[in-house]
Amino acid sequence: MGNLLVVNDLHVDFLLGDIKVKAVNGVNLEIKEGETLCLIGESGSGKSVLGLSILKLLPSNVNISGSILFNNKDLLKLPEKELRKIRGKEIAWVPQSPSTSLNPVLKVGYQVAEPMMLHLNMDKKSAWSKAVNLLNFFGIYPADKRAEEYPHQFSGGMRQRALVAMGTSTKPKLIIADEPTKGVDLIKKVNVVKLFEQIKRNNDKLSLLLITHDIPFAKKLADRVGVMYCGQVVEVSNAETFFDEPLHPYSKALINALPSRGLKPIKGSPPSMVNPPKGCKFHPRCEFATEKCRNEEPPFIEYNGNFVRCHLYDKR
Ligand SMILES: Nc1ncnc2c1ncn2[C@@H]1O[C@H](COP(=O)(O)OP(=O)(O)OP(=O)(O)O)[C@@H](O)[C@H]1O
Ligand code: NI
Repeated sequence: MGNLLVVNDLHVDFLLGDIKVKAVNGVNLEIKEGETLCLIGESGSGKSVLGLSILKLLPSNVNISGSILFNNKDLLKLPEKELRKIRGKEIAWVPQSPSTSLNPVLKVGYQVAEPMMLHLNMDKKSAWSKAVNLLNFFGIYPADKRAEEYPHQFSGGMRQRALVAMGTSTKPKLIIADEPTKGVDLIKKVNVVKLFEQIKRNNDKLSLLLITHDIPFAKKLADRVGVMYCGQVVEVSNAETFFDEPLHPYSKALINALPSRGLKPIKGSPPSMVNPPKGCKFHPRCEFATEKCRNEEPPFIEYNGNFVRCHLYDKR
């Protein structure tokens, strides 16, 4: 299948007085139609900022450059009016915190119905009945009664499912979910996995970008895995090979830090995004680092159908 989203040399800098935080620092990423791409990496590596850039939901003190092609249209060049037609319709965002993302004073059914009225020109009655169907599809029973309720009457899991119902109501082509398992216990996590499987079953052409710290969760859902380090995507690999044979030394370290792999901590600390290391950003923590890694930024290259930013794989 073709690419739905192509991110090219994306840079996002936060300007804080004289300081420039290079939160996204030269990202290349492609998401194919119908695929689930999980984006993993340590806290502060730029995952959320990358997700938010795709929707241009960033504060005004940022500099963005590069391109983000969605269906061949550069989202960074579209006027706000055009973007608003895409945001919430073709690209849906399922935010990190279900408790603060629903409006406490509006009925849940209305909030699920609203994007359909706004983007699909549906009248109130048909949007409401579609909303009830969606709540039912995502396991909120009895949906007709529950639609009349307010967010505080829902459990955390139900609120998340309501947000997903809302996000999928306009049949988007891409859903971006940020940390969907954050603060969710192990038992309920199974439900979140089921929820995303269900979303895919509802529409197999839909692409998912799941941002997560949670590697076991990524393993359950990913077709491909992207790894972020210090504002860069350092690897994108097929899920079949990634978890057993990750390519990048940082990916290997992440996998070895899993409890099931002996909890070997990654030595050193995450680099500064204000003054990132020269050369490969991972070189100060990498056991394979050479002189070249200390001086030259590695290119993002294809390796056996996967992609990696590491001199070890550069055979030129
Ligand atoms: N509004 C902001 N103003 C200034 N800096 C910001 C802002 N938002 C994010 N940053 C910085 O951008 C960098 C990347 O943050 P981001 O939230 O994308 O990380 P993340 O990988 O999503 O982390 P986590 O896993 O903890 O959610 C961090 O250094 C963060 O401090
Ligand atoms: Ni984040």
